[in-house]
Amino acid sequence: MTWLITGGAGYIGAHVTRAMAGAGERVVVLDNVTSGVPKRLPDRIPLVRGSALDADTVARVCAEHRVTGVVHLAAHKQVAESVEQPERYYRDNVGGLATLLRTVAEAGVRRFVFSSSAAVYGDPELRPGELITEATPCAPVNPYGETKLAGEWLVRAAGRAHGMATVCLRYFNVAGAAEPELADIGVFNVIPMVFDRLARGEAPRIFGDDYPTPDGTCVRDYIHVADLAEAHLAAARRLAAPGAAGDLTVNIGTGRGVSVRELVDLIAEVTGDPTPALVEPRRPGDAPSAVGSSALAEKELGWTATRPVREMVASAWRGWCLRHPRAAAG
Ligand SMILES: O=c1ccn([C@@H]2O[C@H](COP(=O)(O)OP(=O)(O)O[C@H]3O[C@H](CO)[C@@H](O)[C@H](O)[C@H]3O)[C@@H](O)[C@H]2O)c(=O)[nH]1
Repeated sequence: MTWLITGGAGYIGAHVTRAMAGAGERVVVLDNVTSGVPKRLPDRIPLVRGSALDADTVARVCAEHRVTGVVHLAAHKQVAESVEQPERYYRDNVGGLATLLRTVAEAGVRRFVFSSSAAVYGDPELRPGELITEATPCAPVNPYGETKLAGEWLVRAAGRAHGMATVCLRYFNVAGAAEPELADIGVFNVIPMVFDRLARGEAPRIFGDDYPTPDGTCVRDYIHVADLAEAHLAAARRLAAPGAAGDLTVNIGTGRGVSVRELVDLIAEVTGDPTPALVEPRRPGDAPSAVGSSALAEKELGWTATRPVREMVASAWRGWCLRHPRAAAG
């Protein structure tokens, strides 16, 4: 197999690319390098600079590299931005995906891994402590989540139409870094947001402590990006197995809930900065709790997350310090 990895120079994409290449898979990366960073990838990995949404580019890469499988990560992924620019999210995350699927099917690709999100579930009604499973109804609460759900439908339908075996991976909250230079450079999620506040000498913020959770703060399922990368490798290997057929949609999480308060305390320990957090009002749109069961991924892919949350925070901090040497010194 040769795997085309779209968005393979991005934060998650570079982890996936390195994990797959490191395990001996043949890969080629297609990335428009707007948020992707080429130097995240070793020189020996072919990187084509271009859009995964452009049919001519995709057809050319598939022919030149004899691509037989696709791991599609290139997408817009910011919830707030999706609320402001829904047309762009639908155009690229759904319309672009349709073009990509048709183009790669015409090129003979019969294996497809799609990067989906726990955002497809929205704010599900769960009993206390109940985990989100793939049987939990999908009801996204923002355009980003909608495009991921529509994307899954499209991937499964295209799979049926073209005899393409597919896997959709629903990521929970991704963080950490396998190497400091691979860390997320965006400040869009809670861990980098807390680092950023501390770096400015400001108190970390906790958005709401009156949720119906054990300590009143929101609970999430934080998954180390290196574990997530291994889930892609497991999905690719399942698809590469002889006779692979049909579609599979699985949660990729840890089954372990961590509250914002616990996370902020852990960050204080890891960074050595004990600045107490400020409790602010709830952030609109936040679900009280989102923790995923990955029992199906374990059963179907033989994959399970292994890295502890402390290692995830510590690795994110090492990446932050690499880019902010004053934080390391402090
Ligand atoms: O300074 C901060 C930043 C965040 N939070 C809270 O931390 C939790 C996690 O927030 P964040 O890191 O922004 O992630 P989510 O809102 O849970 O969404 C992430 O996880 C989803 C999957 O679970 C993905 O779909 C989204 O793209 C991704 O941003 C939430 O309860 C926030 O209210 C704070 O209390 N203080």
